[in-house]
Amino acid sequence: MASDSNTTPHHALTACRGSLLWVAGFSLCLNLLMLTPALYMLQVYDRVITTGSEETLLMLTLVVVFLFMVVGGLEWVRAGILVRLGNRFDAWVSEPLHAAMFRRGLRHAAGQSAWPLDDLATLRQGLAGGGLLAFFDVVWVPVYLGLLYLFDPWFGGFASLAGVILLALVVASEKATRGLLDEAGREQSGARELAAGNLRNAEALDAMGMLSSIAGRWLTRHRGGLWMQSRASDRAAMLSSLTRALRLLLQSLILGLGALLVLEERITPGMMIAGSILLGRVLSPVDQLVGSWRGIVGARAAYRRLEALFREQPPSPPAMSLPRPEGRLALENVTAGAPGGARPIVAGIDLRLEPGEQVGIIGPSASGKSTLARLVLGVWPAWDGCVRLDGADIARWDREALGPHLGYLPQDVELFSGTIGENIARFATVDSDKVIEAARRAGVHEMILRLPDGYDTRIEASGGVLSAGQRQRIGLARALYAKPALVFLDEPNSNLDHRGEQALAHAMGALREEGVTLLVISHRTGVLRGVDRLLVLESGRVRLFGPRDRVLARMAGRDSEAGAGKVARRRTSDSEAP
Ligand SMILES: Nc1ncnc2c1ncn2[C@@H]1O[C@H](COP(=O)(O)OP(=O)(O)OP(=O)(O)O)[C@@H](O)[C@H]1O
Repeated sequence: MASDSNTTPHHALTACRGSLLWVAGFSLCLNLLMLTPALYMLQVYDRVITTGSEETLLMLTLVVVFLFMVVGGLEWVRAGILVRLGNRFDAWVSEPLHAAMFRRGLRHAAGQSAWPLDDLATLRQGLAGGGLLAFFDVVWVPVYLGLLYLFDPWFGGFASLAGVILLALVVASEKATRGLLDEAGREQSGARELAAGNLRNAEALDAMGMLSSIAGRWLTRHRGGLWMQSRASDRAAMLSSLTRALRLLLQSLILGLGALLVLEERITPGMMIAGSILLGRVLSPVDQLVGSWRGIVGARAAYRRLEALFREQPPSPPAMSLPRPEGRLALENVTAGAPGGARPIVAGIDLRLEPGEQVGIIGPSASGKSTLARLVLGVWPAWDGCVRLDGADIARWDREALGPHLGYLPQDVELFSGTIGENIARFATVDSDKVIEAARRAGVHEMILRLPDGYDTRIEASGGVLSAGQRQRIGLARALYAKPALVFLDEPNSNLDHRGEQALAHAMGALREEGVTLLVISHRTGVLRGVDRLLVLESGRVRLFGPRDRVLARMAGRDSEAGAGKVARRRTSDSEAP
């Protein structure tokens, strides 16, 4: 069972058609066997009672007992196939779905939610549940109807009418609940995301006494979703009770109709009883459909959402496999913004870095420094121009193959659930030597050894046992793991103490010796002491770029000019003052 990145739910269903055919086959046998009670009644009333033969009754009863044992066995096997069908479907879809979710998260700031996994669970349950069986059973309704018509056209007509009425109720149920259920689903998943965000920021909320007001926002959405869900459930329950009562009534009425036909000598008493049983078989799939309608509608909506997700986030075309880069970086007149965004964040960026060069990036807040990092690392695509690593367009590299050659320390360091060793090794197979080497280069080895379980200390996604500075230093070790060719550090010293800063300066020195290209964003000048060149960004454009000292001198000159300008303006205004 191999899923590839192109496997959509539709493809997975097609791949599972073998199992679906088996379920259809079992359903065929079961539906044929379900004629047993009707045939038994027919024989008992019309043969046993009229002849008084006890042996016939015994034989018929033994046959019926055997057939019902077969029914039990077939139902059991069919249920097992359905469970495996759900699992098979999941196995096909889960991996490409996880990748599509990821692509969505990268491309849309608002797309970082795990609803597709909920949808996958809904769909899997829909496949393994009774809703699917109802569809297989519905196919057999015409056979039962045909038999009823053979008994007597009045019988067949009555059963057809009953089927149509119940079907109309199913349609009404669908219409009455679909909109509400969709809306309820959206509200509830919104409420879940809100709660997850609140939990992530629990300390800040508690510290600033924001818990009750933020809980109020969550409650409004949660209750809104619940209210819509309840309204949909009320309507569905009303229609489903009506359907059940109607079905029982119709089964009694057909006995009355049968009695009338017996009195008119159009059918035998056996046919009268068998007819009632057959009507039950006609109506039961409809009843089943009503019962599982919510699940069916939910599964269908989940299927459509997942198909849309795969359509919106197609896998990237297979990329070139290139040799290990040396770290030559070129940004050729690059303009870019957030994926899906309307306005560019950086524009006309043009710079070239040789392997081993170190560049410091400075600029006011929101000038586009972190955006530049995302571009250089190929996380966000360039809207215009091109980002090249060793001459190759970074967008064309295979992400999995390129990753080990890049080191990235984001501004908000996220560590993942697992051990410190696993985090440094980027969750690939842990190579202890490489992990320790990366930790040493980041100057964090001693600090890790002092932790309760050293490299095996478990951390949770939020960081758990670690302080912000420790997280940042372990993040640096992760960025340096396995000697990448290009490293981008986004404010690597924002949480560091003096020793941490020293370790960082040491790591930068080691990177220079190894010929690793380094870009480092920082608001603090200490870390920029060792860089070769400085790039000053302002409003998404390069204001200054050149050797560090010259840029610093130009900036100092500008500042003093600006300062002198201010003084001159003040003097002028002073002199203009009355
Ligand atoms: N995911 C995003 N979606 C839309 N806009 C974004 C996104 N990330 C950043 N921006 C916008 O891009 C602009 C530049 O942000 P960026 O994070 O690149 O700035 P920065 O120079 O790194 O700022 P800081 O020094 O405060 O970290 C900001 O106006 C920000 O609102």
